[in-house]
Amino acid sequence: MAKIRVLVAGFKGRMGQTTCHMILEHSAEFELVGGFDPYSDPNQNLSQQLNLTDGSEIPAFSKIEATLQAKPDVWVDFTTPASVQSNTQFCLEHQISPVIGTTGLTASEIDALTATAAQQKLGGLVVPNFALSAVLMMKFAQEAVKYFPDVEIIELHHDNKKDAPSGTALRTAELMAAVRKPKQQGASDEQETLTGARGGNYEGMRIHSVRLPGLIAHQQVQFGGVGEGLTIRQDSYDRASFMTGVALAVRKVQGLTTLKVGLENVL
Ligand SMILES: NC(=O)C1=CN([C@@H]2O[C@H](COP(=O)(O)OP(=O)(O)OC[C@H]3O[C@@H](n4cnc5c(N)ncnc54)[C@H](OP(=O)(O)O)[C@@H]3O)[C@@H](O)[C@H]2O)C=CC1
Ligand SMILES: O=C(O)C1=N[C@H](C(=O)O)C[C@H](O)C1
Repeated sequence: MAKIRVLVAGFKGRMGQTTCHMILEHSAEFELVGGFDPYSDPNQNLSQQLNLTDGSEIPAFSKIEATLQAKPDVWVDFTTPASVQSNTQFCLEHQISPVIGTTGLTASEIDALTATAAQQKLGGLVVPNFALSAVLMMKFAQEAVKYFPDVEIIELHHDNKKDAPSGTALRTAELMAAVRKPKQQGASDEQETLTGARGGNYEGMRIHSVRLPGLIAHQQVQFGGVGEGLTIRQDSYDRASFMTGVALAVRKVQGLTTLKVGLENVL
């Protein structure tokens, strides 16, 4: 069977580098055909920039149109919230199946990309979190909120993370809001004496973002009832935790016929 030709956007970043190594480790089924990063060193190919010592000369592209030379089947995106929408649009317009890990796509951007995917008759995946434990945490939280509508999300990440709250926290809130009895939490006359103390407000549920060195990616969904509580906790201790999910998405995305949100669509 032909190998799946994979291009990694954001290849110099934390997730991009981890993904490139994972693709290379799966050489029986995947081929790393290039990397994209507008700020990559124009004098060095991807193999040099990732310090690969296998003698390979995989190209690095700094202009998005140039990536077409690599003829990728699948585009894995770990870039920035500012670039993810246009990168995904580019993939769809050029029949490259997108696997989007980058956070920051708004609901209306996802709707527009879904329409483009339909026009192009191409599927794709937008995955807020590739860790299986995170997928389960979101599923369990959606179940629990039917019985415990009082809930707060505490997400904890490394201190280089650019966006807050995390994409995972927003997706968890969105999934819970779809089944939760509408409710504003806390006392009706509560007042913040320090701005932001009560966190962000997503349809009445509060989201708190912690940023500390030493952390990778963690989330606690904490429910309260009368005289009882339930906490669902998920931890990624290493970026390796995301790679089984990324590999699965790369393997399955070309079989999708529409743009889907969530790894659960290919599990
Ligand atoms: N879905 C999931 O399971 C996960 C998602 N993420 C998400 O992935 C994204 C990346 O995270 P992380 O790797 O930690 O971040 P990094 O900052 O380490 O990496 C992002 C990379 O993208 C590069 N870049 C900037 N602009 C562009 C562009 N226009 N096109 C292509 N590349 C660009 C950056 O280059 P430069 O530094 O030169 O600006 C950088 O090398 C974030 O949105 C994060 O939330 C992270 C972990 C798991
Ligand atoms: O930036 C990160 O690190 C992560 N980003 C994603 C998010 O915002 O949810 C996924 C995971 O939490 C790691």
